[in-house]
Amino acid sequence: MRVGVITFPGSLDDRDAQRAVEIAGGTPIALWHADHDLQGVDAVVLPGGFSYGDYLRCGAIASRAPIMAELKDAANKGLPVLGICNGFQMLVESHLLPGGLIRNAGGRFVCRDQRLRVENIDTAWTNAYEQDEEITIPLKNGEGAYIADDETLKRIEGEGLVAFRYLGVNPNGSLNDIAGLRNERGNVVGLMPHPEHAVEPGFGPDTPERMRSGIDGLGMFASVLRSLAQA
Ligand SMILES: NC(=O)CC[C@H](N)C(=O)O
Repeated sequence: MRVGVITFPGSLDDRDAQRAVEIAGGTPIALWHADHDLQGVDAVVLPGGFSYGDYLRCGAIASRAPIMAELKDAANKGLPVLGICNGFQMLVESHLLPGGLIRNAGGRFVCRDQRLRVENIDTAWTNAYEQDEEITIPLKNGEGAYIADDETLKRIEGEGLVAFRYLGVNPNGSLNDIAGLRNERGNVVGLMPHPEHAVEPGFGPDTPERMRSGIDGLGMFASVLRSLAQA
């Protein structure tokens, strides 16, 4: 399966996302923001980083990059898309996911190992997890506070669109401890923490109680390969 990873000026985690795809058993394809070509990939990852220097709002300019026109079209037709951190910011700025992301409540960049609960496994990117599974993966961002108006928040909760929720600590003041969302169809998922940094034993955060030290993020990349194989 060919999984595209789009690089923007200022992307940081595109190489790690490609590596995560490879470790999960997929073929990573490097895509470029200024192209109008998704090269026929089976899925796309929007990686973390500081696209366009985080000017205006994180992800705001990237959401208007040339390749995003094709990506929005393809996502609306069912292409699996995962947005990680800056990629999640691009997804909300593109209106592929509802709500918005603003400065962390404390006003500071936060970097920590973060516990999460997988709230919805009915998506292309979470089906390899157990329902309500607890995972620990790195978090590192400055604009991670999830916001939405009351009506949108009610709809998100009512329709089960929360994919991940913060456990233990809410690191940024996100409403309802929301760490990540899915769209109605389940092909588009975005989250602030970074699964691509927790795919190799010994490198991700330690979770010795479950004997899976450091690879809690791998399930997202395994999920998309599994759902593509079943499609
Ligand atoms: N790790 C990231 O992708 C960071 C995203 C964005 N630049 C922020 O600080 O919020």
